[in-house]
Amino acid sequence: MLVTGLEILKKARAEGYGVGAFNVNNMEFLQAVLEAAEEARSPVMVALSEGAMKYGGRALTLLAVELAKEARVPVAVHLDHGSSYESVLKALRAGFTSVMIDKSHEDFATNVRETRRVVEAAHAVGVTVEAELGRLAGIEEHVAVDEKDALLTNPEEAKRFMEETGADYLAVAIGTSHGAYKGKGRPFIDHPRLERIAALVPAPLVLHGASAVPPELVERFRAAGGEIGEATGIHPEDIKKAIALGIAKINTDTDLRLAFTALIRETLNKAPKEFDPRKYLGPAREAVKEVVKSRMELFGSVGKA
Ligand SMILES: O=C(COP(=O)(O)O)N(O)CCCOP(=O)(O)O
Ligand SMILES: [Zn+2]
Repeated sequence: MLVTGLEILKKARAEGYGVGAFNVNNMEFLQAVLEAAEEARSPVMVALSEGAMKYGGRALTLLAVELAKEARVPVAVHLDHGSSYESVLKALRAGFTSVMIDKSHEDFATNVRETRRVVEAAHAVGVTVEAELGRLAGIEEHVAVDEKDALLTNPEEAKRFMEETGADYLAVAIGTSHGAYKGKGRPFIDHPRLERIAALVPAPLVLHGASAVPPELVERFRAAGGEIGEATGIHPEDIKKAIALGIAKINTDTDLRLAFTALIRETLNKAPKEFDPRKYLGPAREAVKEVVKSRMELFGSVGKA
């Protein structure tokens, strides 16, 4: 069933588990995410970035909202990294039930003003809002405190930000970053900072840039002919610890992309004569579904629907 992001995330934070927000860019990703959620009896957030909305258009947004309505588990359809008020309005018009306004690159006052404006519009139509404070950036552990403060989310600022904006959940910067390289070795995650934020902010907290980039998946991608430089993700234990400290929404995109692409390469390498898309998109879809299921296991959302 189609529900708001807050309906899913409030329960998750209260009960101490995480819910995956999985980025989808086509029908196969959407099917994989929803099938995994139903088989795992897990709530789920289907996330579309502005790039996904541009790439898939109504074929994707309509499908996401309609399939979410028919799903046998709670599903929120979420705009990921909305960059403007206008972009959020498009997602609201498409029937999304959760929207992110990302003004984390602006100064505090501008972020508050712009986020507040989106909150008023979204709440007027029963949709809940994710905002962001702090800059996503991989941080080496020995980095000076003032440099971390300039980038990572400041706990006291986060409290004020949520009170002044009325946002429903908050994306925090604690050392993660988007993409397949998140820092040397085991990327540093500032759990003490997260603990201080969670003590001041009762709202569900969000972790972007949370893909694990598993070495076995990276190797499979390379073995199938993919080229990727140094690749490191967030350690599963660091995700579990973050969930225990108040993270309720965990974004995963890179792991899904790696799995999908590795399987397409593998299938085409094995069958150079193949030109039926179902023969290579199908196995790729299955690979994404397995990644989604393993992430739900890690987050503790299995059986929580
Ligand atoms: O937090 C994440 C993904 O984190 P990950 O890279 O660790 O999977 N996201 O918000 C995904 C952002 C995807 O944007 P685009 O479609 O423009 O490439
Ligand atoms: Zn993100």
